[in-house]
Amino acid sequence: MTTNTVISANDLSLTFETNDGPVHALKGVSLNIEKGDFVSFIGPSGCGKTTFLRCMADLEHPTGGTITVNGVSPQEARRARAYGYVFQAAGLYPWRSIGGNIRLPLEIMGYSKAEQDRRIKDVLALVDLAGFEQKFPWQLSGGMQQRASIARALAFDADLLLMDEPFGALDEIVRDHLNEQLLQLWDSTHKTICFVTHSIPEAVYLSTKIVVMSPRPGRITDVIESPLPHERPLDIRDTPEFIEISHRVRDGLRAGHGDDV
Ligand SMILES: Nc1ncnc2c1ncn2[C@@H]1O[C@H](COP(=O)(O)OP(=O)(O)OP(=O)(O)O)[C@@H](O)[C@H]1O
Repeated sequence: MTTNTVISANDLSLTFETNDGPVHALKGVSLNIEKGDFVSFIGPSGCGKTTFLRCMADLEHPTGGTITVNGVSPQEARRARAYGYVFQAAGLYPWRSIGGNIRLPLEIMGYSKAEQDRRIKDVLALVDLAGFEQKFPWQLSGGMQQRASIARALAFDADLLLMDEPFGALDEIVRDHLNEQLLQLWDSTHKTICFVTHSIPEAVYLSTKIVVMSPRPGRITDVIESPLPHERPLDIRDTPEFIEISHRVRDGLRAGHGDDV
């Protein structure tokens, strides 16, 4: 662990006690994430991707091992508003405008009206939604709504962005576009991003580090440091390097899946 380490998980485990017996959502997970990393978590349903993200966010409490966020406990990090969280569904309040949705957490946190206005303007520009402040969620496409929810997560300017399958429900063209925009945003803001996905091309396109997970119990089976350059046009996906990393991810997923594939 260095001064640049944002997430440090050490032998992390989380077992849910259910009526059907214990569910080992995470077992023996160790991982360091450094400042400015773009880390994707990929693995079959139930391998603990969301649970791991929720541990970082202090929304779940590990039953074994340790995890720190910016060198402190997840609880302290949450209180210091160390992260923004983007969920699979945009989750915007339909009765509030886009600006009103972004404003809500800022109001709760006690920012002045002028500061709220400034931040709303800034984050809408960052996600390419300048001018949409007065619109209501239903007036926006699915991709635009998801961008608005990213803007909301960016509004308090946390260095860490936790994204749980944010583009999973969108069609491929929209998703490609949002992937490009997200990379630009990451490049211009230097944030650390943890990103859950089921898509191999999405993971390989976006990440500096790809974490492959497997279920029963949820554990890490491979961590791939991407050799791809920082600058990534969409057609990088046709290059031999890209295809080679994709194969390695696929092999990792197969290995973790046993005979299920
Ligand atoms: N609150 C809970 N109580 C009991 N079991 C839970 C709870 N939350 C998650 N689980 C179980 O823990 C395991 C890991 O779930 P998790 O949602 O982290 O997986 P995931 O990899 O994110 O799955 P998906 O890709 O489907 O979102 C699953 O078996 C799930 O059913």
